[in-house]
Amino acid sequence: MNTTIERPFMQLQSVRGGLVCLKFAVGTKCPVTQMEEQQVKAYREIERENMNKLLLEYSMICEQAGVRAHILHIEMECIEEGIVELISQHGIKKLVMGAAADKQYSKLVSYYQNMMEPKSKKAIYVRSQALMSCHIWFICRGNLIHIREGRLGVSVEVASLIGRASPSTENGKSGFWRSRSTTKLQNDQQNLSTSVPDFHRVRSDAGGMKVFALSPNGLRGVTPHCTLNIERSVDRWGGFSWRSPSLNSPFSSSGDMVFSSALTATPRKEDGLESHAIHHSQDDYRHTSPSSILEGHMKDELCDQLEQAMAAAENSRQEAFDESVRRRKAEKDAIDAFRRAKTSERVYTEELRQRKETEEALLRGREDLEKLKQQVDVVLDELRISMEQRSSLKTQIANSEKMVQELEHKMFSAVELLQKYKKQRDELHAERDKALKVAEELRKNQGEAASNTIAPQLFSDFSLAEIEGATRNFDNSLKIGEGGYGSIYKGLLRHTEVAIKMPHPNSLQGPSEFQKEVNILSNLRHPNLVTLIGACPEAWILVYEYLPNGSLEDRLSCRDNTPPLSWQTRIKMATELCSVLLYLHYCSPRGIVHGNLKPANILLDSNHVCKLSGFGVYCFISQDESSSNNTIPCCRTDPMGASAYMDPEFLATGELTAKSDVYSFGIILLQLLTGRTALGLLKEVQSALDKGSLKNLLDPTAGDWPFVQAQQLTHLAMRCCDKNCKGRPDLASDVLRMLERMRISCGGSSFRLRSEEHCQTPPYFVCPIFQEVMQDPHVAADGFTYELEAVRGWIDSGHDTSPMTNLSLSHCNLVPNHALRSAIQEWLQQP
Ligand SMILES: Nc1ncnc2c1ncn2[C@@H]1O[C@H](COP(=O)(O)OP(=O)(O)OP(=O)(O)O)[C@@H](O)[C@H]1O
Repeated sequence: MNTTIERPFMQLQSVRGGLVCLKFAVGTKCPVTQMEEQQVKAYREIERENMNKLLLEYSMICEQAGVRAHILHIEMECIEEGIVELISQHGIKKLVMGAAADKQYSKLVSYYQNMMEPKSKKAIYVRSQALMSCHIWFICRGNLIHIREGRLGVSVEVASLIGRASPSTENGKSGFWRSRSTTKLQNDQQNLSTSVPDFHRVRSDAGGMKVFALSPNGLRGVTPHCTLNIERSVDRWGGFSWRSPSLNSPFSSSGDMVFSSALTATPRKEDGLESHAIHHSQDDYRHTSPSSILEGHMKDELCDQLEQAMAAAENSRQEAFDESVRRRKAEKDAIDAFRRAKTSERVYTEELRQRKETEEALLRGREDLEKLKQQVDVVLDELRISMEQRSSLKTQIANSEKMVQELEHKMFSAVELLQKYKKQRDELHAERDKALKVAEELRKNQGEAASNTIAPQLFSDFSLAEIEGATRNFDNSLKIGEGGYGSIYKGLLRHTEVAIKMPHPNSLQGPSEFQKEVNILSNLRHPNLVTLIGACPEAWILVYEYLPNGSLEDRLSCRDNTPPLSWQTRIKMATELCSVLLYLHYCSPRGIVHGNLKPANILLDSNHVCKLSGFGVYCFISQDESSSNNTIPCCRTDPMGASAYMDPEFLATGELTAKSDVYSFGIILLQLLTGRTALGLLKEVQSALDKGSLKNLLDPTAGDWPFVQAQQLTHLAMRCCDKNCKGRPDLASDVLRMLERMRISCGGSSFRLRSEEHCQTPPYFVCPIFQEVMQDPHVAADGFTYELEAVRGWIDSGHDTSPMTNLSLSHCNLVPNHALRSAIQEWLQQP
């Protein structure tokens, strides 16, 4: 079964003694591997159906012939084994089967006219293997050629009973074989009819098997010629070739089956079929007895009836066959339709898939197109913007070209003007040179005149005798101070109180310091600069104006039990000191760095106006330096010993700058605020600021410091003491401005008078707050007249009391004192 499709075979079997066995093998073998499983199944189903139909037809034939038949079927690999198995299983006692293929028999019929032995291998096999209880008749083309006796013990030599069938009819039907009993056979009929009933021949083209079905009841008396023809048409289906059964006519040339009475066949011609064997039999009948003839006639009648019944059955079968053919055709059409449907379904599925792919591709294409559209829109926008920019640029270019032309025109005009100006400049240069020459001559003349007239007025040379006389020969009781340069004596020189500075006897610096002091102080005049009245060159003695309040150092330490300086006076002193430093730094033609700023060199007049002295180590600032914020060192000099007032950068580099004075000024400010010595003061203040204990550090002897101002002043001082000179504030823009504001707020004035002027001023011209001549006098609620700026600052700083009476002011209105103002103006205009 693995390699071939087994052809079905059929059996008609009667039970209980007599047996009719019809075996049928169909078709050719075909490898299963060449067929699909579905095809195999379909083939089998169709084959089984056909087999059942055929068996049913046989059964009907048997039925009509009065033979009771039962259908059994078996499927096995080998036909002959199947037959033997059936014989064994069902105890078949009688069997008719083919002995050789029709083809073989046809070819050898001339030689085997009297063939007595089975030629078919299946027949031989069955003969040898079947149970011996089974009696077997072997036939070939309607001829009984051999009998294997069973237990019946009947062995009949059967001659060829019938002759040749007629040739094929025009509708393809083959001739049929009609069995006839020979005379001998006739003689043996009685014996045979009891043991071997009528037989039918069944033939298969492909299988070459012929099996005679034997009626268990015998068919004696039954008209022979009951034929059944099954034609198999070969059709190709699914690579397998087979022939479907057909029931066209009782006889066919191939695959036909003849069901006839074996021993009682009558010599008649039916359906165009004839056989010489029949005539031969008729001849034989002539030699029979009358009773036999009568019996034969009865049988013929029965046969006719049987034939009629068979014809009716044949028609039914024909109709069934036609129906089967139509059904087959319909099935085939259905299968074809199914295949076409399958094919169409596959094509449809494929087309669906392709359509889906196409739609997806189309969708992607649309998306790409959409993106492209967006990109195109973006590009178009950019292009539009670019076009607009291009247009704008074109306009700008046009305007620029126009401007260029105008500028070129202007440039040409300017060039012409420049040439004109150059010419004028050259002319002016020439005139300037002439003027300079004249000025030089005039200067020379003026210098000579000045040396003869002005110098004695500003700077006096004193003889040593005069100096000794003024100091009573340097009387120690007149000595008022001691410095690095020498001793300072108070003296009366030419009816004027003076301070005489006598250098140390062995001082090496004496001559140079003497010359420096003379050079500076003889050419400078400032209210806060000590006045050098004269000098005694022969003894390097310097004569200064006498300042009765000594130095700031003495006053801060309250030397000789002098009263402490008030915080207002200290702010005023800081302002004055800042002012004179600025004066020095911005001196023309070259600025001056004091270089030795300390409280000992700050002298105080009778009104505690600061007078800066001690110019022994000053130096000049170069012009470049003065114009670049005084940060470039003006000179290099060796520091003469470390001092708390000295700029650490100067100590490190030896470069003295204006910022060095700012550092020293910062230390002095801290001393004014705290009243403490300079050494370590910077750290102390910084620590107090960090701790927030500045208040405790302020000098309490100065009075009640306005803490906000004191704090501001402290921070200002700390900035002045920055280690990095670039971090120190500018005196003009930062320090002096703040100090001036503080001075005003605490009752000072920026309008300063020299002390001598102050002394000669009518007291009612002097502002009680500023202690200076008023410029814009105003009357306050207490009835006193003040400088407007001073009293406004007083009130704005939160005071609501009179600066003079300390009583409360009824109001803050200020009334201009026009009469006093006019008087002051008149007084000031006096020569
Ligand atoms: N014109 C003056 N009027 C009153 N006292 C003065 C005068 N000049 C100096 N003195 C007193 O003399 C002291 C020493 O003066 P000064 O510091 O100028 O001397 P010095 O020798 O120049 O010192 P140094 O060179 O260290 O500055 C001063 O502290 C001051 O008390």
